[in-house]
Amino acid sequence: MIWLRHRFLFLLVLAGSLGATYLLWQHEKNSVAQVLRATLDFNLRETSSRIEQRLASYEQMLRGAQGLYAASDNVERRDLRAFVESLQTGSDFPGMRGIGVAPLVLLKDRSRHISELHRLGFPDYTIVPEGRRDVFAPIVQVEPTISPSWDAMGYDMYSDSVRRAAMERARDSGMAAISGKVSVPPQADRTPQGAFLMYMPLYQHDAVHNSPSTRRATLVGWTFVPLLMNELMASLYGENEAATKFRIYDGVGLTQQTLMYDSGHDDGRAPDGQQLSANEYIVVGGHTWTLVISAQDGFDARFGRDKSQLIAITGIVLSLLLAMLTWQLSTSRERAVVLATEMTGELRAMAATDFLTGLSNRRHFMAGMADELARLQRLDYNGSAVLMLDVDHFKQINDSYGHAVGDAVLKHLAHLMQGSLRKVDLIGRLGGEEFAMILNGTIGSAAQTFAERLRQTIADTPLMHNGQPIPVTVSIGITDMSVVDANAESALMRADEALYCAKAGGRNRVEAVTEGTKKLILSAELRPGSMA
Ligand SMILES: Nc1nc2c(ncn2[C@@H]2O[C@H](COP(=O)(O)OP(=O)(O)OP(=O)(O)O)[C@@H](O)[C@H]2O)c(=O)[nH]1
Repeated sequence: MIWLRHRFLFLLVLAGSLGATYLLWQHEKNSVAQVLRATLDFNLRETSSRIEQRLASYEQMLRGAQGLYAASDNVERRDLRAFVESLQTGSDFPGMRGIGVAPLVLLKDRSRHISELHRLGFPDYTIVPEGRRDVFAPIVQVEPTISPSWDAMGYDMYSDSVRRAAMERARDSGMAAISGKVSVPPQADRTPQGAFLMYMPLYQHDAVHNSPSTRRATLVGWTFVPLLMNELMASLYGENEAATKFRIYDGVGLTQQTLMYDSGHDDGRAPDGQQLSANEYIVVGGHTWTLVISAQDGFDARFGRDKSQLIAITGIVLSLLLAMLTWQLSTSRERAVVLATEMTGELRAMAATDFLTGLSNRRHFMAGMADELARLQRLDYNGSAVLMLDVDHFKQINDSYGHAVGDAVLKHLAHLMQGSLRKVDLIGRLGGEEFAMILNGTIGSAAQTFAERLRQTIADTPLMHNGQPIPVTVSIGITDMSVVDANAESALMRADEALYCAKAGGRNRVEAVTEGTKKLILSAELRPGSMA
């Protein structure tokens, strides 16, 4: 039950600290995810803000061109060229393919328009694509002329629905308008990395155009800039490019057809929801783009300070240590009780044992003798014999061989005596070279025979010391202890009297005395003339 309680406490502490570790680990994971999310959002906002600023600068440029045409009703080709040259478009306007002009040409004015261009030095000029339409918006000039292969002269932008939508938006609003994804130049195949145009409407010189209807009535054409998304974005993209993938879609549909720009840094991770990404819609020139940023390999390591693994390992180790410490503390009381019990047992044994021979000491022997007498009195048995045994001339042994050998003799005798007794018998060392025994349930001649055999065994078994035998003899006094004895001491005194007789009788002998008659019974070794 106690150990169950300890185990429960151990498991409780372990589970509690592991639970706390899990919460910390989870919290760290969430914190890192929040930091990564915030970093990604920040990158996205910053990029979209840069795009808006860049497009605003193009819009500003077109406003300048618009102003050029508003200032005069007779702007010549060289005027636009001079204007564009004065802008010094270069690295400041990346992605731009020049500034162009497209007049509004009605069907009835088409021939006159073509003749005019022929007269201005473009003999091959015509409006493409061919076909009968009510309104045309052919490109008549792009400055600076960048490439002869880009033969956009005469291309009717009004014939393309994507361009036309932006042009009409610009016309009606009087503001800059951006087209959807187109090909630049117009004859090129549509490429996955798109291009777009920004239009600014041109109205009649000095005309009022403060409403959609007046704007439509006074429109004379458009000035525009074709823009390549790749080049535009290359100049905008920040330093986090390598760790993120950036895409721009035309409109809100995220398809390959609407993809305008792709940064191309793709680590191959599928957009399976595990990939961290963020979207933002921006409205530029009245047109919506969807910006998508997604984290790539290395983004976590670059921007996250993920200590969750360290927390997990440290937490588990500390949890185990704490649980083990709890176990140690909770079981220490039980272990102390066990230790105390063992020590008490040892002390008890020491208190009852003679340290030299390992036999019972006097006090313990006398207690055993008293118990035996009480048992006799209770059960009314015949009795038990009490023997007292003393080493003969032990002083001489000590004096001859030394005290250590004397001790060895005492141990030797204790061993011989123990070997002769039954388990039910008692033996003890009363002190010095004096021993006592109780032969349980054995009295009279049987006890005397035992004593005589013991005396003989001792006399026949010398202690071997350094290869030499040390002969040892003992004298034994014997008496019967019975219910008539008032106490154990009286029986022991009788045995002592018998021992005295054995000593006085010459030693190495057994003398017996019985209660009542006080008659001494001589041993087999009794010489003629002794007490009878
Ligand atoms: N080595 C050793 N000697 C002990 C011990 N206890 C008592 N003695 C010695 O035992 C001797 C007993 O001597 P005595 O009382 O004269 O008896 P004895 O020499 O045996 O002579 P008798 O008993 O008359 O035969 C003394 O010299 C004690 O010092 C012990 O534990 N070890």
